[in-house]
Amino acid sequence: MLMVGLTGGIGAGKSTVTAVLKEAGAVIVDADLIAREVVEPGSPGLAMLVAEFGEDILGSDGALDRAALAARAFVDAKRTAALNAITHPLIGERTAELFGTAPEDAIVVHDMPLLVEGGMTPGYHLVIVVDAPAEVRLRRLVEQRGMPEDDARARMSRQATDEARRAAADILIDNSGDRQTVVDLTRALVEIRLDPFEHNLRTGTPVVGERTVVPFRPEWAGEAERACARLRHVVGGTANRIDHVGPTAIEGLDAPDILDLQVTVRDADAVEDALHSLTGAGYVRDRSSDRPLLHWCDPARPLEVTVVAEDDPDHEFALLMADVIGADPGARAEYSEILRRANREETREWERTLTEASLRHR
Ligand SMILES: CC(C)(COP(=O)(O)OP(=O)(O)OC[C@H]1O[C@@H](n2cnc3c(N)ncnc32)[C@H](O)[C@@H]1O)[C@@H](O)C(=O)NCCC(=O)NCCS
Ligand SMILES: Nc1ncnc2c1ncn2[C@@H]1O[C@H](COP(=O)(O)OP(=O)(O)OP(=O)(O)O)[C@@H](O)[C@H]1O
Repeated sequence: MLMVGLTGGIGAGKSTVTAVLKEAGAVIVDADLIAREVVEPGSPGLAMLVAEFGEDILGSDGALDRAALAARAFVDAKRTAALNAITHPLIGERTAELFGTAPEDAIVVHDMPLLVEGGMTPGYHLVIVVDAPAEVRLRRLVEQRGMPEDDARARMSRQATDEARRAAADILIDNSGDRQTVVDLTRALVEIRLDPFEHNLRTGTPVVGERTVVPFRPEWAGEAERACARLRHVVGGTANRIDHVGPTAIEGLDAPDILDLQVTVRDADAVEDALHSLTGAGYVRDRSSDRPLLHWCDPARPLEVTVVAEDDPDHEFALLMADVIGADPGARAEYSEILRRANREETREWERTLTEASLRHR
């Protein structure tokens, strides 16, 4: 099952994107819908809300008056936190139930406004953020959805910043243009990334990146950060540290578009534990390598993950390499050259020799 988290600020266009994903066959888990379900008349959720916010949040029919609750809950951060403390655990339980019923070959899209706020992003194989400038969102909410402007602004101020959401995005869908553009973008996304990713994950097919050198990409750091957070989610406390290492970790260096990540664990037993967790989560072991190396299945993001014990010298070399080469212009140029022409084993040998020599000079 491919688990996709879909988020965006209020009014960004999540429902618009979700509708296209649903049409393409994805299973949608809609957080706003679940939020309604858990406070239906007669539910414990509704009783807790009344105890916290008063009888005035009920309509004459005994159901939740949503506008009345919104007017009380979004006035300040403390009131919003009280609303979240009641609703979010109930929403979480129901969400887990729904994920549990999805078929193994499904692409499950969790449409969730507060994904970044809740620190949940590493739990998904991919995070899609639908993005549009705050003023555009505000205009759409007021003009097309008839939402009072004050209410829309109050909710925005209770949500993550645009920068925080963008930093969490593996895929950023720009919805500042017309509707057709976002529909086309979403359809293309299913075809080129979601469908093949789901297939690879289900069939254990690794994505092995091209070793051709490409110009340095500033996005590598953020992509590696998200990949490390995902690995951490899988291996938990088994890892002492997880680092972005290798050529793409060197600022400004042209390199093959493959992120090297190193999971450092205590000892040989922990290496086995980590490998077990990683393969269970869909990382694919590369048996052609002499060390514990795994590949990921995202067609658009080749990763090479090594698992090392902290007393293994390779662990320290990998950590030092970026500093040693990054600080020495001669070594950088030589490294670029090596990456362009040498095979992987030769490159590793060169990295090791250089790092060892630098260590001796300290
Ligand atoms: C306060 C309520 C009753 C207002 O209902 P209303 O029908 O006006 O809005 P609806 O639920 O459709 O939400 C619309 C949008 O408001 C924003 N929003 C809703 N709740 C929150 C919140 N707690 N914090 C920040 N933004 C929120 C989201 O962008 C959401 O997509 C309702 O939003 C609610 O119960 N919120 C608490 C549950 C929650 O956090 N839901 C959001 C995702 S889990
Ligand atoms: N590209 C677009 N051009 C014009 N209007 C749009 C576009 N995308 C979405 N809208 C409209 O803007 C409003 C907000 O979009 P939508 O409901 O998809 O956002 P959302 O992120 O799901 O909102 P919420 O945070 O409330 O769940 C809707 O009325 C929708 O029809």
